[in-house]
Amino acid sequence: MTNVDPTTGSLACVYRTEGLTKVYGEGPAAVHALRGVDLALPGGEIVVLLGPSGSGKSTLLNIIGGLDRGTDGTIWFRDQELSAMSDAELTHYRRDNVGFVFQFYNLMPSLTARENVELVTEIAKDPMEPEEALALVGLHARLDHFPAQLSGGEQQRVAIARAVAKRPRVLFCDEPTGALDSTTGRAVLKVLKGVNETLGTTVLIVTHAAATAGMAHRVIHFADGKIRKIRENETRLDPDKIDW
Ligand SMILES: Nc1ncnc2c1ncn2[C@@H]1O[C@H](COP(=O)(O)OP(=O)(O)OP(=O)(O)O)[C@@H](O)[C@H]1O
Repeated sequence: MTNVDPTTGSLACVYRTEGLTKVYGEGPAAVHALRGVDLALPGGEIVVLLGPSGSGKSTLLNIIGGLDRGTDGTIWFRDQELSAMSDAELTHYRRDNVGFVFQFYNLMPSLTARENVELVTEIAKDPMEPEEALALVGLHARLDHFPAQLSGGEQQRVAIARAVAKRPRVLFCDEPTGALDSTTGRAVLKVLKGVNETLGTTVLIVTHAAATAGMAHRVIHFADGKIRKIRENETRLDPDKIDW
């Protein structure tokens, strides 16, 4: 298998997986988290991944994000086969191409917003200035605030600025609004939409907030370690209109 569109011969997908499986543990204690996932994701989209707790969403995100490895199957990122990479190659792939946003912002409490972003820009190849990244998420007036001086939504926006400052091709968001009330959550979703539109970043969101699917280009329904359904939205909702 290669990551080439069979009809056009072009590199159509940002990710392509075939028969991706993940088994945690062994013998009677084995947990089959992914049971053969075949996926082809075009780049530049907002993709929302929905499914019951324990269905394998985070496992899939962690594997295509290069944080973990599958047990079997192949994964392509553009023209690179992730599933064939050494640990060092996988680290480079993560550093150069991927940003992560988690439910609990994981900011350094003793550093300001600007310094939290600098942690990443100091080691990236072609980063934005921290000020530019924080302006992109609407926090140009909070550069020198510490996390404890920011609201939950603002802290999450710092985390997004930190993740996008290295200009990743893909932004992975695992429950990005899980700790936020709906008004604050909508503001964070608006920022993710802005990142997608301004930078062309592919944004993959795993969430229990099913209404988030309204803002996606593509919605993947996951159940029991498998893709059950993929839907493309003909019209997309503005995050302001999303209710949960
Ligand atoms: N490190 C691990 N070791 C053993 N089992 C694991 C591990 N991580 C996840 N699992 C199991 O794999 C299955 C899939 O978990 P995963 O976290 O991917 O699901 P999820 O759909 O993201 O769930 P949630 O919505 O609750 O976050 C679950 O049964 C889980 O208990």
